[in-house]
Amino acid sequence: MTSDDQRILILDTTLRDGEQTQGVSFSPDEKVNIAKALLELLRVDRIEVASARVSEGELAAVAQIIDWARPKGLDGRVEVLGFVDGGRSVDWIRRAGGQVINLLAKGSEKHCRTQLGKTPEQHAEDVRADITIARERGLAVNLYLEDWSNGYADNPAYVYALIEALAESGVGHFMLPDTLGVMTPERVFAALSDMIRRFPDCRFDFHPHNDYGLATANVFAAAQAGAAAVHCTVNCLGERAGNASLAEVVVNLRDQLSLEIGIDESHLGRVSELVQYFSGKRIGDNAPIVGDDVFTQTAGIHADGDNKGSLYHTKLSPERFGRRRVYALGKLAGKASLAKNLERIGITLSEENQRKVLKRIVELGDSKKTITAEDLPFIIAEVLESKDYSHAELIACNVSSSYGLESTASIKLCLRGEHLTATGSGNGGFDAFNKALARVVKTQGLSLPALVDYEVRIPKGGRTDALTECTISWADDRGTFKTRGVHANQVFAAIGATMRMLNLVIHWSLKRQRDLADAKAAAESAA
Ligand SMILES: CC(C)C(=O)C(=O)O
Repeated sequence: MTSDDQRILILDTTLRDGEQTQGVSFSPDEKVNIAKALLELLRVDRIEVASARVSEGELAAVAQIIDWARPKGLDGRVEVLGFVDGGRSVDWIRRAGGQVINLLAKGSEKHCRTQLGKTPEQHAEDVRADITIARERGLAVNLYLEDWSNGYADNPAYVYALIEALAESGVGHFMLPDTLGVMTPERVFAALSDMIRRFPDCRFDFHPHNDYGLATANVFAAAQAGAAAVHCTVNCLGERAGNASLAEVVVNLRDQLSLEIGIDESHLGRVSELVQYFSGKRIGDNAPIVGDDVFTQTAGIHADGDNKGSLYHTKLSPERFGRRRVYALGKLAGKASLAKNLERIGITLSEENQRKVLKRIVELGDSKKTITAEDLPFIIAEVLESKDYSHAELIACNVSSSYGLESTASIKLCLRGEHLTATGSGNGGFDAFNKALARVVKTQGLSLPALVDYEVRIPKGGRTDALTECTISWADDRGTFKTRGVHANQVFAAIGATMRMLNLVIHWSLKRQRDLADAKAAAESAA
């Protein structure tokens, strides 16, 4: 027995069911990149990558995935949904080099009679014929029983008879979809336990849908009942309300059921981002595990409890997923939230000054301002009137954005007392500004962090004369951090965020120099 026979497997169907999300269509290259991330980074056991006979582009995508997977011995993990169509799906999958067909049979008598217009016996015969063709052409066959949840509820005898008829053809792997997402965990557990008891030689997968928001809970119940594999998608993509979220499934199987699964959870966030990017579907900030805010404690009382004994920590530590815990700054922040943020950016303040800064944070929060941890030094500087964070000031700039021509920028900066000018050209006004800025800072021996994300928001209501808020994420050897800028003009909002970044970078570099000098002096006096 291999370890894959003993442990529950995960089938990710982002590239098949996920592509049935309204408005989502992956290009062949995007599919290949997602397939690589799923199999290599996350180490998902099986992936379903397409529906057969969809298009030539889809054929090319499957072929490219298989070409990449074969030398690595991963091609047996790449599966394709096929139809009962007299072998045409089988041919299509063989042309792409695929090895596994997930053949779509009808799991409810209603679908069989109403959609196909066949008797159960005729349908079983047709499926058997396609199984034979697939086998002759060297494909491994798994069988989906579409609409199984309703079929089992309405007439379980139909389901049993179909499985018996198909098992006679030597198929032992059935995939049971809750096609319309109507099941509850109790019903999944009871139905799947019954199927497993009745057909002890068969393996059963459970395929959920999230119409009632129960997809993850249903997967949980399927795992408890002894499913051989459970299906899910990255970011809960899928037909209608989607499938079960891969990230949620992983943590529940691992933490709540103590099941052994092979997924490398440290990459869940990265792969979620990749899929957001390629699908164009952003996830909510509060999506469990992968949402932006899910490791952020907002209430001051939570920060206080964590300070006194990690009272608000659970097994879901952000570090498991390559993230870190954040304490939000806003009108609900308390002394402990401020202390946690000060500790993170390495600033010490007297009690009195902490009180003043907190008062200002609450005022800003009250006026609906978003405050990031990286805004904190500027708030401190403003409240305490310190010059600690004003190393660089933009004196003047002229930015031109052009269509069909390169955009240009001329800038004049005061950098630690020195007036400097530079010009730059680039792909858009902000890019041109950055090129000019990079030139100036280079003359001062500084380098700028990489820009990794850029978000622009206007207040709801769609006014074109409204202020724009630009939040930029940067990355350097300290990790990632965000800065914000606000201006009526989007480019100047971005420039505002960039100037904040520059001031922080200079501050950190000066602090590093001071720390090194102090350490050297301490070492010399000890010697
Ligand atoms: C196409 C089938 C397998 C499906 O996704 C479902 O029934 O939910």
